[in-house]
Amino acid sequence: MNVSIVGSGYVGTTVAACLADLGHEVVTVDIDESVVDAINAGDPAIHEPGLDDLVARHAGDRLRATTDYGVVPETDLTMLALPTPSREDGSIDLTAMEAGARSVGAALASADRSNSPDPHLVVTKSTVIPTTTREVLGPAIAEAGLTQGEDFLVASNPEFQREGSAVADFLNPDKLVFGTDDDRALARLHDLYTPLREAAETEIPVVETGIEEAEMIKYANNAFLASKVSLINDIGNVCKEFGVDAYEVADAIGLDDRIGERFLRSGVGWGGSCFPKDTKAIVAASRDGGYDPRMLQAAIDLNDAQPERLLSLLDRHVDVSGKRVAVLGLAFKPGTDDVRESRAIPVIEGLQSRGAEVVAYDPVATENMRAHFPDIEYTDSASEALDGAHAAIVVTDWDEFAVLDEAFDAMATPVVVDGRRIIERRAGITYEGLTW
Ligand SMILES: NC(=O)c1ccc[n+]([C@@H]2O[C@H](COP(=O)([O-])OP(=O)(O)OC[C@H]3O[C@@H](n4cnc5c(N)ncnc54)[C@H](O)[C@@H]3O)[C@@H](O)[C@H]2O)c1
Ligand SMILES: O=c1ccn([C@@H]2O[C@H](COP(=O)(O)OP(=O)(O)O[C@H]3O[C@H](CO)[C@@H](O)[C@H](O)[C@H]3O)[C@@H](O)[C@H]2O)c(=O)[nH]1
Repeated sequence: MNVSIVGSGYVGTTVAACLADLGHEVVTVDIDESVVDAINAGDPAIHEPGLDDLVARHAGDRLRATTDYGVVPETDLTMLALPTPSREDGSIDLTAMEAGARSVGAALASADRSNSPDPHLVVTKSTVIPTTTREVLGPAIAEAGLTQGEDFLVASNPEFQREGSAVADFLNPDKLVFGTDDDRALARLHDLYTPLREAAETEIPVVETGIEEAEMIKYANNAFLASKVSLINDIGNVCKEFGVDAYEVADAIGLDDRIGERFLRSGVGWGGSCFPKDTKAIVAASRDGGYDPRMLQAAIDLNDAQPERLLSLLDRHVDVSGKRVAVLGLAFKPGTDDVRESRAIPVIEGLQSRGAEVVAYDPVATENMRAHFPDIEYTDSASEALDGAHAAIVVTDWDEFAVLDEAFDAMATPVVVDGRRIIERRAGITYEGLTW
């Protein structure tokens, strides 16, 4: 199939490269010239395991990038993979989605589609509040003089990939969700994913559902996972009060398959481009409709409080005012250079408000964090950050931190406060785990 993907960020680029690898002809459209140039040069601008290889293999052949929406009508299907950030009040900001939808509509309206047997299909890949696709994006596409249902169709096909394993997740999803009430749209979504389903090692369940249900499934998925982590963090904080190791507790309760062993790693909380904004957006939308989702709000509140709880453990051991404190890990999780809503941000802010001199290290996310904190010191290794520090705070569970050992001996005072249970306790280190 010929596929166009509007928005070439973390999702758009991954989906485009994977679909090209599966044999489709894919073109991505982005307003950012540097993103387009990077893809065409075979070197994507984002750090995602396996993505470089796929883009290098297919760029200039089955994978192209452009700033020109004029390519849209030449394709069988367009995916919108545009950002849906939070507004100040937590609600979803649809500015980019509406702009993209309008541009798609204008491109479709100005093309001669007399030879195209079916209406063009526009698929929402981005995470949007239920009713957005049908009631906001459809009308935005139609503004160019088109009729939804006749000149174009809309559908929802939410994405569940995680950063740090996006390629593997896209190629081996635990489900595909096709939200549409139009048989032509449904058939085209099946065509799009047939190569993926044929290549997969196991049978991939396909959920055929309505557009709004598909939109809501995405929020429910993220809300549930974020709340699961907040709940284990709550339990972990209780464990810490009793001197109980929350990881032993989690391992045991995870054996109950009604609970499940995954997403039970307690610590400094969830960050990233999705959980924080999606939980806030669905809470805001629900309140707008008159229902206050109290469990979700509690999950958010607990997550917001966890970095300060980590710092309060540090306060027990060191007054950091005027002292060098190492922050190990800046990415919101290992395997990515993304620092959006990383827990490192409130941790660094908290250290600065205590008057600490922050020295930070991350294997890949330093440049992205510089935009938030241009004035702190960044080092090229964890050992350099630890050298002479009065305390170390671990924020991201990068594997390389697990093998740090002698580096702690170069600290001025070897106080280690671990937000991710990645450092081994040992003699000679004053160690505090957040929930263990
Ligand atoms: N990041 C993830 O792992 C992930 C996973 C699942 C779902 N999602 C959802 O997917 C959507 C996209 O997320 P992302 O992380 O890929 O975003 P991103 O910010 O990484 O990328 C968005 C891209 O869209 C481009 N863009 C903005 N306005 C444009 C316009 N009018 N026309 C063309 N291009 C435009 C930007 O230049 C950027 O390259 C969001 O709704 C997000 O919630 C993200
Ligand atoms: O047991 C756990 C698991 C995760 N986290 C934290 O939770 C955050 C999110 O992690 P993860 O879900 O692995 O990464 P994301 O890339 O944010 O992926 C989530 O958000 C995406 C965007 O919507 C969805 O597509 C994915 O399915 C969903 O897992 C990170 O800060 C993790 O450190 C924990 O603290 N403990």
